Amino acid sequence: MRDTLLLPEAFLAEMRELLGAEFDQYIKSYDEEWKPGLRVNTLKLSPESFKEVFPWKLEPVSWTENGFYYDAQERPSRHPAYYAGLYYLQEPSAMTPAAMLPVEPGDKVLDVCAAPGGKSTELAAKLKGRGLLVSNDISYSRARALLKNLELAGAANIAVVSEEPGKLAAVWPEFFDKILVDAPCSGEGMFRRDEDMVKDWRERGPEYYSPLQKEILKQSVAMLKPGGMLLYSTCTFSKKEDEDNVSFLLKECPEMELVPLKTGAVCGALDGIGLSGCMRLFPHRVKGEGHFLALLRKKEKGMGGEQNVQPFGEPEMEDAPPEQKERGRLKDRRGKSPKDSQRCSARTGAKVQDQTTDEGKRELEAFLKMCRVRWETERIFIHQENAYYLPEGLKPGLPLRFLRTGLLLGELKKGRFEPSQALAMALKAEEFGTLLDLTEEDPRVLRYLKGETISLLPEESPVKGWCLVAYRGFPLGWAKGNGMSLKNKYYPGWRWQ
Ligand SMILES: C[S@@+](CC[C@H](N)C(=O)[O-])C[C@H]1O[C@@H](n2cnc3c(N)ncnc32)[C@H](O)[C@@H]1O
Repeated sequence: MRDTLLLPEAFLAEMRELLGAEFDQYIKSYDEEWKPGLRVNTLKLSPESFKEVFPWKLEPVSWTENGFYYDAQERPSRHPAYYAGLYYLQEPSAMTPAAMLPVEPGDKVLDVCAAPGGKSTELAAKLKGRGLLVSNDISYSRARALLKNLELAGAANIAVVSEEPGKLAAVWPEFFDKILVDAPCSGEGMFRRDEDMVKDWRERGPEYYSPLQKEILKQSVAMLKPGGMLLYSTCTFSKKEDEDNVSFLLKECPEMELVPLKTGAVCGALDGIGLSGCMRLFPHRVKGEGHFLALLRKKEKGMGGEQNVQPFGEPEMEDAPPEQKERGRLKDRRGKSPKDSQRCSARTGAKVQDQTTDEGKRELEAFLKMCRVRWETERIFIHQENAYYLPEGLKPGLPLRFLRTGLLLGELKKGRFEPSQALAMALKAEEFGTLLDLTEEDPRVLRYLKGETISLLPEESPVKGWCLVAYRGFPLGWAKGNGMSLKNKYYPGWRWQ
């Protein structure tokens, strides 16, 4: 009971009112141990293959197919598999929002409050490399962490932005098929795990967050296509931040309707309090922390009246939206047309189209030819010294603070092309001709991750040029061979410490 003594009286009074007879059970949950979770990155491998390769003591999180509780002594963050982007460490209840938003490959998806990327990495996995994921966070420093996590996960069809949602809405009106608003909140659902959240609550509680959340929600609705879906989530219990905001939105935006979430989809979940169809997770009822979720749909234009709103939460309810075909004409940041822009192609067989003789671009073209990937010429975009592979449907030159537009292929520097860390992570081992595949028994795997030069063994073939270094068949990064020695090209900012 030690921790509960720290809880603010106003919070306890509100919880007593919300929970009634269950209040004492909720308080008892503070004495119970919580288990950390990891979510397998299905962009890289299936949960079944993961369990085969890693015989760790894992227990499934019942509400996701790829979430597991693990024993803290396994230390999954200190394992080469983590550096290969095979999983994301995530609190189990926090796995629900991305699981409940019915994203389909090809969708245009926006994660409005995305850093550090717990939900965005799963949304990217659900897109399976198709369509577009725009991940935004108003905090630039947090957006940098978000970018790292998306790149580590091998997500290529992304844009990472740091903007206030109103600015996004001005650029992308009614553009997205699916939107996640995992809003900044007073964090009451995390009190059990993180005492600092209690301190923050005393400074900024539900009264502070509720108007901010309303504003983010309104701007997000403006970016949703008719027929599109928006999932609102918080990790707090306050009705002001949860059901009251959903009710506000339904009133303020009559084009929105609630799609009831099936509480049965999460064992122990409760219905919304005073607004049926939402979902609440409490730590005394589920094996995870506190969370709130509500799924909404924007009615199709001309459908002002009642629609048959089917509950969501069972697989057969997920109806796939039509695939997105739109592809913006390629422009560079100065607004030039594709003809003037610097494009090149690899597998498609075409030549660099802007007649440039620049050596770096020729190297880029040659490098891309070495990748067993069907690159689409019109999606390759060069800005200053960087080459990018743009996601479907993303126009360059938009007036937003981007941290990344698509997959960074690499840098064109002093007439040379250097492939990026992100490209290594986005490739599959079999997509690059020269591979050094290591296992945990090989001391070179840690030496590589620490940035050291790698020597090849006598039984290994010498390497000339670029080589993909992998752990158990999953890329870790690049090295450059000069015979039996490999110069380490692992991104210094990601090194094993
Ligand atoms: C609950 S956290 C998001 C966690 C994230 N979805 C994840 O799963 O890793 C809320 C985030 O909202 C961001 N934020 C706060 N105000 C915002 C605003 N007005 N627009 C966009 N993001 C905002 C914060 O910087 C914070 O990173």
